Order: sequence, then structure tokens, then C-alpha cells
Amino acid sequence: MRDLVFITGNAKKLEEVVAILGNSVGWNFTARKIDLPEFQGESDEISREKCKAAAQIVKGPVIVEDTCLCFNALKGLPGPYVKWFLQKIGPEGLHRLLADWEDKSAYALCTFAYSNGDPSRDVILFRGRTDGTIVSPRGSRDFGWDPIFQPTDYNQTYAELPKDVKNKISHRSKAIMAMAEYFKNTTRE
Ligand SMILES: O=P(O)(O)OP(=O)(O)OP(=O)(O)OC[C@H]1O[C@@H](n2cnc3c(O)ncnc32)[C@H](O)[C@@H]1O
Ligand SMILES: [Mg+2]
Repeated sequence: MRDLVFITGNAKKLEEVVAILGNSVGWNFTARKIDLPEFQGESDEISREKCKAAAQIVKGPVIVEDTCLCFNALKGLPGPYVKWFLQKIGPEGLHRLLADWEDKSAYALCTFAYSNGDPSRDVILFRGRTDGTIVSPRGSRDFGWDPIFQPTDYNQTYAELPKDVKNKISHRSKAIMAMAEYFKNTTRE
């Protein structure tokens, strides 16, 4: 088995990745808690840069992920900057950003980025998206914007849904499934 290191500074993210990924990828999966730089730009570019920074630290196969929360009325903002919005105005404040807008629709976008550790090789991206609505906060406050995101076809927010339900339908699980599919079909180098 080859080593694959997941780098994140976010313990809740890691918890979900471990729950979703399990051993399905067939790599020896470990995690390291490192706060990587918060790059700016579009989500693909951010994930790619993040992965290159991680590969420089690990010097071997590595994955990272970046998560955006995009409000359609705000043309995709706050997107990758949701972390700073959460820190400053919390889930309530995020919800109130849409007060003047009829369109409360949003989507969560997760982009995993994989590097085999060789800086001359391209970083590979795997994306997962879940659509939903931004609502007044409901449910547990233990993970980011979960209390304000109600996925389409559900009447509970991510924070109210049982963890295993969120992990079946989430942006993160869709991206991980795409990544697992890639590893299944790719011979290891
Ligand atoms: O070290 P990394 O992996 O970058 O972890 P981070 O916490 O900095 O995460 P991001 O840069 O991807 O920023 C995403 C923000 O959205 C939050 N977040 C990410 N996934 C979430 C999810 O599934 N539900 C709720 N909030 C989430 C997270 O706590 C951050 O505030
Ligand atoms: Mg980050």
C-alpha cells in the first residue's frame, strides 16, 4: 500500500473525510493537521495552489480540499471566502446577507486536489456540488455554515441531519466518490 496524506487544519473536515473515505481508496490514508495558506481566486486555482503547497511539505502523494459556499443571488459569493465571513459575522450574519434577496438558493462546492508528490506533474481535481437553500440557523453549531444550509429535497439543515445522511449527500462525499473512482481505475505509480 502506498501512503496518501490528507492535509487540513480543520478537524471537522477530517472527521467527515475519514467517515466517508474509510478504506475505500485502498491507500494507506493518514492525516496531518497543517494550516495551509488561504489562496485567493477561483476554487480550482485555490485547490491546485493549496495542493502544491502541501506536496512541498509532504514530499509525497498528498490530497487537500477546499470548500466554497456560493449564494446564487450574490453571483457565487462568498464562495471560497466563506471562512472569513463565518469568523466575522457567523451563520446568522451569513443568512442575513440574503435578507434583501428573494433568491435564497445556494450551493456547496468541494474540490479535492491530488498530487503524486512530483512537482512536474499536474495536480488532479475532483469536484462535488450539493444544491440547497440558505435558511435561518437551525441545529448544532459544531461545523461552520452547516446550520444555515438546507439541501434541496430535505427539510432539515446539514446541522440537523444525522451525520451519516449528510455524509451521503454532501458536496464532500460527492467529491470523494469521484476521487475514489479515479484511484480505482488508475494504476499506482
Ligand atoms: O485547512 P483547510 O482544509 O483549508 O480547512 P479550512 O477550515 O481552512 O477550510 P476552507 O479553507 O476550505 O474554508 C471553508 C470554510 O467553510 C467551512 N466548511 C467547510 N466544509 C464545511 C461543511 O461541510 N459544512 C459547514 N462548514 C464547512 C470551514 O469551516 C471553513 O470556515
Ligand atoms: Mg483553508
